[in-house]
Amino acid sequence: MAKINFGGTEENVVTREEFPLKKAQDVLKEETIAVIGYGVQGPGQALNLKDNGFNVIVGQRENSKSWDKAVADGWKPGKTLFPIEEALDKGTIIQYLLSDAGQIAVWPTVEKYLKPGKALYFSHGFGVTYKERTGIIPPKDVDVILVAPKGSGTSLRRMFLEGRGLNSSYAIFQDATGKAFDRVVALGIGVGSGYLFETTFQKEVFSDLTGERGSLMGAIQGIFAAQYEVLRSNGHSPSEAFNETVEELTQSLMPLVAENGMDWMYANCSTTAQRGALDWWKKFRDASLPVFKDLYSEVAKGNEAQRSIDANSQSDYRVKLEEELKELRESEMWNAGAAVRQLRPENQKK
Ligand SMILES: NC(=O)C1=CN([C@@H]2O[C@H](COP(=O)(O)OP(=O)(O)OC[C@H]3O[C@@H](n4cnc5c(N)ncnc54)[C@H](O)[C@@H]3O)[C@@H](O)[C@H]2O)C=CC1
Ligand SMILES: CC(=O)[C@](C)(O)C(=O)O
Ligand SMILES: [Mg+2]
Ligand SMILES: [Mg+2]
Repeated sequence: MAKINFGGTEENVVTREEFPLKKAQDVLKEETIAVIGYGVQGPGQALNLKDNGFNVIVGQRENSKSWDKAVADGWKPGKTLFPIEEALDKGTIIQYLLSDAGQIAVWPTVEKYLKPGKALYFSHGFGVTYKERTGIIPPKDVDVILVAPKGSGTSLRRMFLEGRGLNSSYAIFQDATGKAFDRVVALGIGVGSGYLFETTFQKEVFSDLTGERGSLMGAIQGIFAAQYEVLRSNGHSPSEAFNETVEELTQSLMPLVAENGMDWMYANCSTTAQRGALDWWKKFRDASLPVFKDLYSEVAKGNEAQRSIDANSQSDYRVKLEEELKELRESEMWNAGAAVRQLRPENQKK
């Protein structure tokens, strides 16, 4: 394990150099990895593991869209694709990748198949951390481990196919066999992680719920919407408002941030822009800080987890989510966005 200095703090990380794929294959050569659930993370992790040469099977509800998707992706019913119970029975490592609410419903079934020495793997600290709300309390004689890719399962797969890797965190909640570390790191490398950084189940879920509600998804849409509204109410066209709020950010400026940091992006903009951005970012920080504090506290109290359990345990949760996504899609800003995307030269040539 390497100690890497992240801005002054030393942290444990595992890279592909020190834990090569060959070693991961060796650690897991006797194991059957059962990926339970084939939604977003399921396909990304299962396909990457398979292409990396591991012994993987998929467990999914029959007669479901996800079952059909698994078949379309090349999983063979009765050979590498099974109903959930059968896969749970065959797996020595259970990768529990149902939705977080789905994990609560299916837990009594999973529990039955957690024979001593097996490993129970999560990609989120949710179920175990909020155990009073989820009822997910693993038996003492199994390893309980986590690899949480820091991004969508869709990106995990795409980046793997491009020869890149999405970073993941890893954690050990319970080491019953003495092999938990090797197992978790081997799985992390196997699913296609770029590098792995150490965390705990609780830290993972608190930071993840904050991030997705905050700057990764919730806050970013909030800031976009506010700026777009101000531009529109001052007479700017949708085209101008969208370009100046979203398109320029995703197409021109964020790739520069990804490449070499914020100061690099700033340095590649005009000195006029630099002066203004350097003055204004602190005002935005100060304005949003109380909201972020409130958000973290709601997460830590478990209120955010409860809200998501309550909403996503309803039988029509998908329909309801889709209705709200549709509202977003059909807002003027994102309708303008669709037109802007269409006009990108790469989308013009047929
Ligand atoms: N979506 C993502 O890219 C990421 C997800 N995660 C975590 O990975 C885990 C899996 O998440 P997703 O792939 O987003 O899940 P998802 O929402 O796509 O659902 C996965 C599967 O669960 C099944 N399912 C849901 N409720 C069920 C029930 N009651 N009985 C049986 N099957 C049921 C669905 O059919 C689906 O195939 C979660 O813990 C999530 O927090 C972590 C990082 C990113
Ligand atoms: C993609 C990811 O890591 C998220 C946003 O935390 C999630 O999908 O839960
Ligand atoms: Mg998340
Ligand atoms: Mg996440």
